[in-house]
Amino acid sequence: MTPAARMQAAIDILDEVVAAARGQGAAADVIVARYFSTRRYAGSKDRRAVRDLVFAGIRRAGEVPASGRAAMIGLAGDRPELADLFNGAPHCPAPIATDEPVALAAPLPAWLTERLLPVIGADELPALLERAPLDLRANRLKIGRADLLARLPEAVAGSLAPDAFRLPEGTRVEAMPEWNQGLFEVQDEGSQLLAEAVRARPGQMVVDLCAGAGGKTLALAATMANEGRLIACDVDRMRLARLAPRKARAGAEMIEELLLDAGHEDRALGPLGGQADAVLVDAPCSGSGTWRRNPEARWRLTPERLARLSQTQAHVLALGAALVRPGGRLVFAVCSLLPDEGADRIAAFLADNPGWTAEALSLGRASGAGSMLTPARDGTDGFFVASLIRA
Ligand SMILES: C[S@@+](CC[C@H](N)C(=O)[O-])C[C@H]1O[C@@H](n2cnc3c(N)ncnc32)[C@H](O)[C@@H]1O
Repeated sequence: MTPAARMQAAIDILDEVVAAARGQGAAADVIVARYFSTRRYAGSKDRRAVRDLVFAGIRRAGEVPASGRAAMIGLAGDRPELADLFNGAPHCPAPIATDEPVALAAPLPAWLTERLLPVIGADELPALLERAPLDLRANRLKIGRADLLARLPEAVAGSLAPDAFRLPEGTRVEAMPEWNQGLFEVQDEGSQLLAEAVRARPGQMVVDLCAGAGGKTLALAATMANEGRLIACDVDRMRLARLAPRKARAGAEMIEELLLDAGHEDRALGPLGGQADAVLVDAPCSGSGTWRRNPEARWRLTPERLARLSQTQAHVLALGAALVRPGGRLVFAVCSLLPDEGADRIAAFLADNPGWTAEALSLGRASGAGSMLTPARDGTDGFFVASLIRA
């Protein structure tokens, strides 16, 4: 493909990404993969170049652009060499007219900037969209970090979480024998810190209420040395089913899966009421802390969707609280920096539940009764986490 044909491909893909963002359709990654699955003539260099253009266009436009072309014309304004590609040749973009719509450059949609600025500085916004590093967690159940790093010359130890390390971007992790042997997991260092915040110990009874495919459950099993009871719950059968092969690979046999019936979670959770030493509620959220992985997600979020998520968060927080024994710990986490989903949620919980107190956490910086990690300051995805102790 010529550079101009790659630009046209990026415009076509972005048109689909924009339509998907408006209609809650597929993620940009999926759209890119689908586009190339029917265009076998495109080589790996073409695919990489087109993908880079698509994601540069997505990252640059804070608001949903009028079209893929408007996004790319905006990008060409910043990078003049791209403007020459609008040359009108066959299968290439038409020359740019003076009165065409141009996407404005901004990190985020205005309404989200307004909600975030009370909690993070404007200087931190661009990092929300920068490419995420490849962070991993040594699986203590099988190997210590130092021994694993001795086998991986390109790995660099993380500075925040005890088992964290980083590999060069683009490393094909799943082709590595160490991955197949379950010696490590791919996991953001911030996620690792959240699992550490649960302070799960061998022999305890711990519930991971919103376990999904078990990323944090596996980290909890490692801190518990596979001893005690660790129950991974979720209402999503497909996600929870993905935990079984992961736990087998990691050697985390202690994990029990418990599928919940949405709206009737009490049926399965009832017998566990008031018994857990610790409960992790890794609640469904906007994912605003992970926009660096899927930057078009910021175009999809609406105030209405955020309000619905806040309700779900209140619901799962109440479910989790009911499981904690007196003196036990409830850790609430979201991969979001929006106060609606973090500090405000916990303030509301503490106001409604006088028998609970927030415990200080030694990570990130304070945010209301909890703590916050950000890509700019901590090099992690963005997270809010609070640790609550039941009287
Ligand atoms: C942020 S994700 C969890 C990610 C997971 N903990 C990890 O580390 O990979 C939130 C999960 O909450 C689940 N969820 C939503 N409503 C729930 C409910 N009422 N009870 C339990 N889980 C729920 C979703 O299905 C989703 O898997």
